[in-house]
Amino acid sequence: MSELSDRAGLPGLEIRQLRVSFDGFTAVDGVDLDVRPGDLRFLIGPNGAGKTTLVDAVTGLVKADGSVRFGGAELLGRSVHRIARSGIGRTFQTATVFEELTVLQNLDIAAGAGRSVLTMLRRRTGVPESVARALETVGLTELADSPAGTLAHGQKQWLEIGMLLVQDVRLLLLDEPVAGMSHDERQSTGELLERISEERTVVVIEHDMDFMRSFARSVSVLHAGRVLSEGTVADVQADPKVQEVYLGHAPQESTTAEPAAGVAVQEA
Ligand SMILES: Nc1ncnc2c1ncn2[C@@H]1O[C@H](COP(=O)(O)OP(=O)(O)OP(=O)(O)O)[C@@H](O)[C@H]1O
Repeated sequence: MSELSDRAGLPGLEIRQLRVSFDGFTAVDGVDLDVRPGDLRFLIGPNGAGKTTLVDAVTGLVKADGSVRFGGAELLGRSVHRIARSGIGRTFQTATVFEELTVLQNLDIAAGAGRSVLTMLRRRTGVPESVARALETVGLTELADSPAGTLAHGQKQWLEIGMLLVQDVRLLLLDEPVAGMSHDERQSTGELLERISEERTVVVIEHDMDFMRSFARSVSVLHAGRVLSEGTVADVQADPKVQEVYLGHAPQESTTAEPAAGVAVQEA
């Protein structure tokens, strides 16, 4: 089977008229978003644009109106657990691993999340194949027996991504995965996301514009709860609306297709 037809068989994310309000304040204001299977989509936008709230709505953490479909199935109205069982997983800005357990134990617990207690008790000795594969993918095989608490910051994020992989998550929603990482860790994380997105759909919330430029296959820019711009990195960088939001004013004599200086700014 070709790579393309493989991808065609993967479920995509379809968001329609998504709206989230908190006590009368509309944080997500009628968002339409399509993330095709196998995409590596970056969600960018100034602080308070609604990026995290959008992901909270997709994962069932906040109540929302509209429609969120993944692989054709409607997610809105489902519980957090049912949504997770639909193959959707997320990471948060701070890694949530069990620090006192080893890397392997963390992955094994995550792999067992969908198993019954009896199956867990009957578990064979040795490392399950899905866990071995995840260790390999996230580059932690050598550290399998190290306590997660001893890992470097970047490695904890990779472990967390590995925990989603062993659950066979089909849509990964990652909240600022490279925040606080070194240059080398960012590079490794970008390459990891490229590999993962060959078989899964990946959405990354990010403020790091260099990272976005290096690894995004597509970008959506959110502003004040709405999609301001969408397309390739070059498309959104050349969009005067995006430059205005990041710079606070419209670009002067903006006839160039050069990357917008404003999008090089880390934060609005
Ligand atoms: N539980 C809540 N109650 C009230 N307001 C909220 C709540 N969660 C988020 N908001 C507000 O909704 C808006 C969008 O917040 P959100 O965290 O989604 O933005 P963001 O784009 O992820 O920002 P950042 O890049 O700073 O993380 C903000 O104005 C925020 O204050």
